[in-house]
Amino acid sequence: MNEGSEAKEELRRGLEGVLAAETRIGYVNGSDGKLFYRGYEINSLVEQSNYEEVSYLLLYGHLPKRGEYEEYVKRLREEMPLPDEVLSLIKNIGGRTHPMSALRTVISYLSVLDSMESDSSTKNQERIGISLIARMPSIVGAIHRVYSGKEIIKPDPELGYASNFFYMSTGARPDPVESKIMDTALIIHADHGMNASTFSALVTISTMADMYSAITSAIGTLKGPLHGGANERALKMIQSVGRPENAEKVLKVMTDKGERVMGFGHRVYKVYDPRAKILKRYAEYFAERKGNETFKTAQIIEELMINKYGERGIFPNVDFYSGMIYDAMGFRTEIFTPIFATGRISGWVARALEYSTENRLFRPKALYVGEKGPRKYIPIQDRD
Ligand SMILES: CC(=O)SCCNC(=O)CCNC(=O)[C@H](O)C(C)(C)COP(=O)(O)OP(=O)(O)OC[C@H]1O[C@@H](n2cnc3c(N)ncnc32)[C@H](O)[C@@H]1OP(=O)(O)O
Ligand SMILES: O=C([O-])CC(=O)C(=O)O
Repeated sequence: MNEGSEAKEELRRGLEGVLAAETRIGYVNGSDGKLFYRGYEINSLVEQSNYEEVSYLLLYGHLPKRGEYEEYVKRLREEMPLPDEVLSLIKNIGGRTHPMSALRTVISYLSVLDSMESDSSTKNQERIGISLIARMPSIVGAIHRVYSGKEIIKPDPELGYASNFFYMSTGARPDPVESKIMDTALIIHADHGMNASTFSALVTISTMADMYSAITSAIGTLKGPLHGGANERALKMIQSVGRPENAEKVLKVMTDKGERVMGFGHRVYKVYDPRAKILKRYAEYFAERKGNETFKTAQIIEELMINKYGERGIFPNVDFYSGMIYDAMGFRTEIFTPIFATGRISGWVARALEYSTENRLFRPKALYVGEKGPRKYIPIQDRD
């Protein structure tokens, strides 16, 4: 039985394969393992662009001309510093909760400081969206510092978006390679079709709620281990395997128990995730430089998983190698998913704005499989 209708309709668990909106922002080709933003393939953006430009591209549909670029970067730079109330909130939260919960709380709190919060005009939603894009690195950086028992660092106006994020998080200015890797990580996380957190943002914006609420919903959704939360768990899993020669035995125990191996599998990609390919190269770079065994262990896990599940379309996803890179650059494990959110903020905002211009309330139906009724109401004193 369906809500509102008895008609036989197909139930699509997890909305798998359901087309829920039109978009011009990005395209995931799951069978060939390719990802495009506004028609540009991700590899070409990683090689030639930077996060600020990609953010503009996602929002406005074209690569910015010099003047547009400079204006956008100036706006981000001006909005990057955090109000004192926000810094106090981050300090008050301290290390008491997971950084993703802290991030969700801080984004929600920003609305308290904005008297225009509830104006749902496109212009105002865009204003809020850009201010959130600008502030994300400062917020996540500050959360990382406080969570690690360190002083918060203010943004350096001389640094670009990714380098500033690295600096505010780790306390060190990145070398050119670290800066490139940070920028790449943010670019490849910036957008990804109708993923769960983006969908969550769209559901919220479709009610004509404000951009703060949409991004708060998205962050709450990204946190889960089946989505962005897998990056933290993937590295923990690799570390718990330890030496490469342990991998086979540990994986067998996990898969025999039916446990999911974090960082593998994807609803859309049935081949190697193109983002994981890019990240794997950087993980290897750090492994060669720092000489640790984690990368070797990860490679063995990848090999074993592909041998076992490759035919079923299960390959490493973006969350498998990212943690290793963040770890090598000095980020704590608990901040890996907030780093994902720092990249994804541009995609969330762009897609929420796009959806709201041709808005239709999201409201699917559930197939009712409960008691048919009508049941007779029994007063509490007569129930046994
Ligand atoms: C940024 C991102 O969000 S990328 C995804 C990050 N998440 C993870 O890495 C968590 C681990 N991966 C998974 O749980 C899944 O692959 C998902 C949820 C990401 C996508 O999977 P879905 O398309 O929904 O497939 P579903 O969950 O139905 O799994 C299909 C089958 O593959 C198996 N499978 C899928 N992923 C894995 C995995 N990582 N390890 C072991 N088995 C897996 C399932 O057990 C299931 O097997 P069954 O048919 O025998 O029951
Ligand atoms: O597309 C998805 O379902 C998950 C994903 O890879 C992402 O959000 O980056």
